[in-house]
Formats: sequence, structure tokens, C-alpha cells
Amino acid sequence: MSQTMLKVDGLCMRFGGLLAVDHVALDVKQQEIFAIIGPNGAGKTTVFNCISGFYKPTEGGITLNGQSIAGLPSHAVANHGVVRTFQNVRLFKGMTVLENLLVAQHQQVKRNLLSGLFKTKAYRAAEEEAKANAAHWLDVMGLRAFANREAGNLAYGHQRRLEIARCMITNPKLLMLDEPAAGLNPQEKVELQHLIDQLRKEYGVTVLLIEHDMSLVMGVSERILVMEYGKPIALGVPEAIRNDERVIKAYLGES
Ligand SMILES: Nc1ncnc2c1ncn2[C@@H]1O[C@H](COP(=O)(O)OP(=O)(O)OP(=O)(O)O)[C@@H](O)[C@H]1O
Repeated sequence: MSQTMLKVDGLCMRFGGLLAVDHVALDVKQQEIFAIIGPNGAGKTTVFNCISGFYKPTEGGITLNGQSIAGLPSHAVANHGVVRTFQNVRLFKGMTVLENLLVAQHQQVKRNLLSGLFKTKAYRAAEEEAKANAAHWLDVMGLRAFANREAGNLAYGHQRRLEIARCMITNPKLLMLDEPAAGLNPQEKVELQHLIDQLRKEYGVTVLLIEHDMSLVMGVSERILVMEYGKPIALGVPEAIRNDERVIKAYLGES
């Protein structure tokens, strides 16, 4: 049995009178692909925002490899190796694809002002490494032909891939994808499923995913947590979730 990487316990998030997340618990194992699903407004993105440091939870624990990350600001959570994408793609749209990948590595490239000014050997080496990494991820994501194109001018599916590349280039432990299939065509969805699988197999990343596309969720996830009105209502393998009466009811109630 592999080790738990992310553990969320008794997580609550209140907005005024609304308990958007109500005692959510989950544990994601090393190199697992774990999905959170649920009807609109169930609290999925709020859970993501709490884990990634965009919200400070009202209550509850969040640990990464046994270390508490609850309540840390997002940049500190990112420094622990937890990175995420957003429901609406967030890129530097006026920069080129390549520049987006170089900027994503700014933490790794030595930013010491003096070493930058004098272009020390170490600084130049770090710059070269950043460029080589960028080239690698352009290839993995099939974006090499668009390296010098403005990110904002890419087709939507390519923007989504660039967003994932920006995460992966930082060599994360946990990759959090918020509705990565939204806006993709059926062919792109199939490719996305293969990509998620490939990222886990080849780069050892653990994946936490929110997704409405059931074919993708059922095809790629090892375990699924279902939320409704802020509460966890089911947790299990895809086959069990597919046949869970509470889950079926929650989804039927939505349509
Ligand atoms: N910053 C906020 N202030 C007030 N209410 C919020 C805030 N963020 C989320 N909510 C509310 O919390 C509830 C859960 O929202 P959330 O976006 O987490 O749901 P979701 O499951 O991700 O939905 P969807 O699938 O539609 O993206 C909703 O009722 C939403 O209006």
C-alpha cells in the first residue's frame, strides 16, 4: 500500500451564513489519481482553494507528507510542491508560450540581483537549464510549433495544455487540476486522459482532479470523492461510485 501524500481532515469553509465545505475528509496516496466530483455549487473548488492556500479554512487539518500546510498562503503551499490549474485558464496571455514556461521557473533560476547583473556562471547555467526544461515540456505537450506564439492566441485546448506544462515544469509533488476537460472537444478529452496517465507514470506526480466529464473521471481516477451541498456523500473506486444510490440521486436531482 503506498503512502498517504495529502490528508484533509474535518475541513470546513464558511462564507457568512453559508457552510460551503462541511467537514470534508480525504487522503490522496503517493502517485494516486484522485477525483472530486459533485453537482454545481457542491464545494469542490472551495476545497481546492483551501488546499492550495487561496482560502484560509475556517476549520480542519491539511497535511502534505505529514507536514501541516493548512492556512499557508498559496506561494508557500506551492513551495511545498503543490501546484494547480484553474477552471478558467490563467496564463500570461501577452507573453509567448516559451516565456510562460520560463517565468514559471523563476523560483528555480537564481534571482539574486548581483548574479543576474553580472551574469555569473551559476546564473547562466540556471538560465540554460530553464530553457532546456521549457523545450522538454513543449515537446511533451505537443506545443513546440507554438513556442513563439502569444499564449492568448493559442487554441483553447493548447492553452489548457500550456497551463498544465507550467505546473509540471516546477516538478511538483501534487498536481491539482480544476475541470481540465472543460471546453475541450471529445478527441482532446481522450488525449487529456492519456496525458494525465502519462504524467503520473513518467514523472511520478500525484493528481487531484475536479471534473464534470464522467467518462474522463471514470477512466482515469483510482478513487473518487463525491460532494453535495458541501458535504462528502461517497468515497470509493469508480465502479462503486457509479452504482452508489446517493450519488445517482444527487446527479438526478441536478438534471
Ligand atoms: N468567495 C466566496 N464567497 C462567497 N461564497 C462563495 C465563495 N466561493 C464559493 N462560494 C459559494 O460556495 C458554494 C460552493 O462553491 P464552489 O465553487 O466551491 O462549488 P463547486 O462544487 O466547485 O461548483 P462548480 O462545479 O459549479 O464549479 C457555492 O454556493 C458558492 O456560491
